[in-house]
Amino acid sequence: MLSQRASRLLSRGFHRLPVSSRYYSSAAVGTSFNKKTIQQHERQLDITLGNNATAHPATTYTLPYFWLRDHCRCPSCYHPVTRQRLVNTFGLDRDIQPTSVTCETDGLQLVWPDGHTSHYAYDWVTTHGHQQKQRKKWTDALAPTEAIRLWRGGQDLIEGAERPRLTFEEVIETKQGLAQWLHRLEIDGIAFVEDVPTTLEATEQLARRLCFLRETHYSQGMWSFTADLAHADTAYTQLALGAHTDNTYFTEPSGLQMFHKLEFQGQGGDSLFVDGFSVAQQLKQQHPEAYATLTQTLIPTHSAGDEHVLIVPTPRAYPILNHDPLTGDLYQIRYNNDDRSTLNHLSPQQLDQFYDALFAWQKLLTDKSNEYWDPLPPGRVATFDNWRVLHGRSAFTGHRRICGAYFPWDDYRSRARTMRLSSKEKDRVL
Ligand SMILES: C[N+](C)(C)CCCC[C@H](N)C(=O)O
Ligand SMILES: O=C(O)CCC(=O)C(=O)O
Ligand SMILES: [Fe+2]
Repeated sequence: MLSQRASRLLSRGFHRLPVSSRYYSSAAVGTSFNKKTIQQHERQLDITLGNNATAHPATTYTLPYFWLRDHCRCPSCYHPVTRQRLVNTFGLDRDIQPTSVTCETDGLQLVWPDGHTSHYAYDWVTTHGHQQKQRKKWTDALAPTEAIRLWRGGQDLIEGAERPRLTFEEVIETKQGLAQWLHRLEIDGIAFVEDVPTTLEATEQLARRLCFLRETHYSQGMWSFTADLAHADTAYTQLALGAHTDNTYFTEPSGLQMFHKLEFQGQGGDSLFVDGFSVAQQLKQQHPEAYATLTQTLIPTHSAGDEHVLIVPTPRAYPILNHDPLTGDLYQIRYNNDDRSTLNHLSPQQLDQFYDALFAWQKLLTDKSNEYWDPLPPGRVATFDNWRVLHGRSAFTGHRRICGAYFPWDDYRSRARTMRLSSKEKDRVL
């Protein structure tokens, strides 16, 4: 039996697909509406906006007066440079009503009892106004211009017309190169940069072009590792590592991870990548109960190999599949079976349910059709979304050195957004 919450999650959209058109695109800057009607009520007004010429269907937005006053965008209520609220919300009358409401050409104008005048551009109204049928305002407006592309195996990732080769020089020297790289990370969750000089310094230069780095107990900034147990973690051995995400033991796992193989004399040691969102989608379709279980079961994790390290997240445990409570979208996978702590909080029956779900997940995760193996020759740098794409490696012999870095999630996303949103567009999502 599925719990109510689980069935609700299942009946919702799988994640942020599709986002091919931003929901506000129908009301591009300066759109004029030839149909504009207003109905005033006690605590709110209804405004209907439509334009048959541009095929914008007449839509009614409900705008509560207090909310409108609280969201006044004039420079004394909202700092135009810092984009922060200046109006004192708590000094406003909770029962405030406008003394006049007028439809101007470019927006709605309200005059308040104290004479204060507020102007709300129609773009803003259509973007933020309450509709009977609510859209996913927060995430969709911020989403990349193109829907994310789920992939299965390497075939989908091979360079071609859709994914032209990205080089070190292009990414370092040009803004388009950098934008393309960030775009690919947002859309595919993984991107390769070629012709990178095989030094830690050049790799760091490349890394810092993307975003500042995340420090961890492994290093300040860049790390570089071989199979010498310099840190007490299986990454520092020659063992094979199954598909996993890193930092499952952090309250906030790193958003991105970068790998560059600098040295290798030996056999094996290829890199494995799997699109976790694609595998999650397959699991949801094939085993909805398992999907629900992995969404609900809290998994405690730790990093504790090094003498002076005992890291566990706050809260203590998270599900493997994490959904945005506002939208129901899957936004993060936290999965490293090696770093799972003792399961001591589940009843025998819950354990059975969890292990069954885990087996279904692992079966899909290790399905050949979902795996992308890359020898990652020196010069080719892989960067990937550690909240979406799982990585691993085959066992190896000989000497192998990989350098790379972790990056913070919010800051990398911020960088990607500012590369694609103009200042005007930025205002619309706030
Ligand atoms: C990348 N670097 C070699 C520095 C550390 C690897 C850590 C792998 C660890 N078990 C985890 O999931 O985080
Ligand atoms: O050695 C590798 O290729 C990857 C090891 C690993 O999973 C990591 O460093 O996070
Ligand atoms: Fe790892």
